Amino acid sequence: MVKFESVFKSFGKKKLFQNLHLELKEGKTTAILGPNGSGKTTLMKMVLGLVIPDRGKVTVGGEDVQKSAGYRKLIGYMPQIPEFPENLTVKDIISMVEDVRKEKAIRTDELLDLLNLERELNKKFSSLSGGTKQKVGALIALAFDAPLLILDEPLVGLDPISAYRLKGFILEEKRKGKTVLYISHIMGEVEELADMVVFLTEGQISFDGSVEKLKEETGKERLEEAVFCLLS
Ligand SMILES: Nc1ncnc2c1ncn2[C@@H]1O[C@H](COP(=O)(O)OP(=O)(O)OP(=O)(O)O)[C@@H](O)[C@H]1O
Repeated sequence: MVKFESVFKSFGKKKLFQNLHLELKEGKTTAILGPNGSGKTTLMKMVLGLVIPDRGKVTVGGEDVQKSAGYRKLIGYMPQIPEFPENLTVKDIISMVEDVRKEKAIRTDELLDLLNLERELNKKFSSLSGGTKQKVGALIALAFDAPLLILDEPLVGLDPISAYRLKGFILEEKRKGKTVLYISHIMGEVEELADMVVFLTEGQISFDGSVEKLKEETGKERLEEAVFCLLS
């Protein structure tokens, strides 16, 4: 579904990715793990076409992300910190994204209910709390029923009930066969959600495989301990 072929990316003198090869399997949930600054968000942004590789190719569903924008309709993206025009209401934001995507946000009602957002619909984005802004980010990412979900730390900052409900929603999407790519630093959550793990260390892949394989290779039963082994 998503493929990185011989990807190089530097920021100034910092050579982050050098000859990165990675394939994310369709219908699987892949967690991108790694220390702060290891390149997780940059990896996601390259799939979204928000960061352009210096060399190499990124494809989504076989389409080169640099050659067309059509593939973006396949993606629902939840950033770490959602940014929308501050003076728009939540309702306006949904309409604005519908206009940009040229499609209806068909799961809006379900998500408004799930995330307890109905009362915020007519409030300006600027007036919302940090957690509520994040819920709006989740709604926008999920309401279009896209087959590929890209989620950057989706549960961080949400109250426990909302986090539990959103996690349940993501699990259901996974059961339905969606491809999910997400970043997390919470190992318990990764154990619940992920089939596959990609572990990055300064732009290098130090592990790419199933959660079971990682535990087997490190001889650890808990993912937290297995990841600690990779780091030490
Ligand atoms: N636009 C940019 N300009 C310069 N350097 C950048 C830019 N974006 C990322 N970097 C650098 O690339 C490296 C990887 O950053 P990235 O945000 O991808 O890491 P991350 O693994 O997502 O980190 P975190 O866990 O802290 O969110 C860091 O050293 C960062 O400073």
